[in-house]
Amino acid sequence: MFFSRAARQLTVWTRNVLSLQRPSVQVMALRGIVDSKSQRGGKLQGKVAVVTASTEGIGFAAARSLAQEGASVVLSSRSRENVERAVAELRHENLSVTGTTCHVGKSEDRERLVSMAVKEYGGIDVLVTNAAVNPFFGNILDSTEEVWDKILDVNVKATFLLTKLVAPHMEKQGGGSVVIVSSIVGLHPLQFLGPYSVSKTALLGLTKALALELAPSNIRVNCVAPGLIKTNFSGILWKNESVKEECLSKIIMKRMGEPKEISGVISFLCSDDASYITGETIVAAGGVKA
Ligand SMILES: NC(=O)c1ccc[n+]([C@@H]2O[C@H](COP(=O)([O-])OP(=O)(O)OC[C@H]3O[C@@H](n4cnc5c(N)ncnc54)[C@H](O)[C@@H]3O)[C@@H](O)[C@H]2O)c1
Repeated sequence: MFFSRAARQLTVWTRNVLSLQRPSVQVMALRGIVDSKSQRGGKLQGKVAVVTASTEGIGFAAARSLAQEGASVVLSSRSRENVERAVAELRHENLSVTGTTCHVGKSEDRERLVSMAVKEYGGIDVLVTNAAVNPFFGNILDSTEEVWDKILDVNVKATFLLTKLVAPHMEKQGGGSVVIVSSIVGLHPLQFLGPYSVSKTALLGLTKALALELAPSNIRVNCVAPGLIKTNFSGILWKNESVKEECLSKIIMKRMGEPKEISGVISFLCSDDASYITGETIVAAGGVKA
């Protein structure tokens, strides 16, 4: 096991040093243009992370945080153009990232994502399942079977199937960490977001069920439940002033969160600082009023 981990780290190191797109960290440090965190080596140095839906919003912030902590990160989203833009932006910050397209509901896409991480970086230590859809806003009794199928397929089933695909790779190298992105509405369903809220509640249960089964393989599974975070996805809740005011009235801190306020929680859960935490959900929602 020691040798396979050492070989993986050597692969990642060699890839970084030989990369023609960016100078090595050592060269950057000599030029004095590497931030102090990179020079120190972060909490995820030598780790390999896969993040779904990571070209914008919380997923992009998570990819950046994990990479800033020293991980090599595989980004993904459904759009090739978005993947290329996000990868270029993070490489410009001298972070170790690559990317591929991945519609999490398609098995061939999930397999491509996992095999890219293994081929490029030699294994997988961290999985962040972040992709989600919400095609419906209205009374739950008006939602159709089609809506439920889509929401459960992408938000819940794909999360499970991707974790199932990644777990053997984590096992092979002695363990890993999975972080599932749920939502505050999984704990407190929001009116007009019924099916989406229920899918996020299912993820709280999935976290516990997976944690139980994967603990013997030294794989921790945790969940983060963000509150109202300023992204395109949540636009329906903050682009209209009166809807925004109504949402803020339920938040103790009286403001929306930023994606990086969630990505910090995600990197913490992935790191050894959280080595005794599994099956838990961390709520990061600015304080929910009773
Ligand atoms: N923004 C918020 O207020 C908030 C609050 C709680 C939870 N969340 C959760 O955070 C996560 C990220 O959302 P965000 O707010 O950063 O918005 P976002 O729009 O950046 O992220 C959602 C992403 O999921 C992607 N996606 C949708 N279907 C997909 C599929 N089949 N395959 C791959 N990608 C797919 C979208 O392209 C989009 O990029 C989601 O799971 C969301 O439910 C967001």
